[in-house]
Amino acid sequence: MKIACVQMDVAFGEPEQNFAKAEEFIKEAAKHKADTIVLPEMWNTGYALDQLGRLADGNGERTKKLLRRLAKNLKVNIIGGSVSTKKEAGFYNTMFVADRNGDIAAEYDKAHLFKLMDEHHFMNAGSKANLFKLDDIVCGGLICYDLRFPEWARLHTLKGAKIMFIVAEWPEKRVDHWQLLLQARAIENQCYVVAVNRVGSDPNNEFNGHSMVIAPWGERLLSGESREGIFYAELDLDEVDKVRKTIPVFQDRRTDLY
Ligand SMILES: O=C(O)CCC(=O)C(=O)O
Repeated sequence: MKIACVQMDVAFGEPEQNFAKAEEFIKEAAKHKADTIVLPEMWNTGYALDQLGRLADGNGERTKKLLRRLAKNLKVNIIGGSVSTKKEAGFYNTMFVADRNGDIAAEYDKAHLFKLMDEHHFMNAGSKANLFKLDDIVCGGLICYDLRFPEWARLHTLKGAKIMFIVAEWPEKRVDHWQLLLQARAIENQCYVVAVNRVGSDPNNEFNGHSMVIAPWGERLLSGESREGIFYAELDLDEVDKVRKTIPVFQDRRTDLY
């Protein structure tokens, strides 16, 4: 599976600009024959939390329409990063996934809200896991701060996920945590980790990308750059089974102890 990580800058509180840019990036990645294209967190509005009443996508309709159209026309899978949505109970940080048929394969509301960025004052937390299939491969999807909760990733790999997609607006000042935690999640879960972070800045933070793709044995297949652009990596899904056979962590878990 060829992955395209769309490491985009997000215009703060400017959904029109961001929708147009995301569409261009998706089209460009499709031209490069990507199978699965991944956007960052909250790419429609950024963390313009006090403007969500005006800016958040009503039930995600605009986002779903865009992702479905592009996925179907270009025959690609799209992990739609996440967008701010307005649903009946309030605002959410929501990931939509569209598959090559143009169907919505997943809708996930971020489960762990990030207090350091006041997210909990404005958003509601989701309470469902995020498992979906792309090209017959079981995948999981997490959003930013979710990465700090190993049990949450583990729950997804215990249910069969071989690729964990993690989308973020992870600030530059903690990018060392980002890199280490991503590598740990890949090694401990013996799965691919595909992680996309934004670049640029908002009124409170600088973001320097460092999107990463990590193999189940822990090798960094993609790492590092801090410029805006699309970065590609190839996944060989047989690697997941090979690594899980070599060190059978999933069989050796002491479920009688924990
Ligand atoms: O955990 C972190 O350091 C960053 C989390 C974050 O920025 C977010 O969840 O939006």
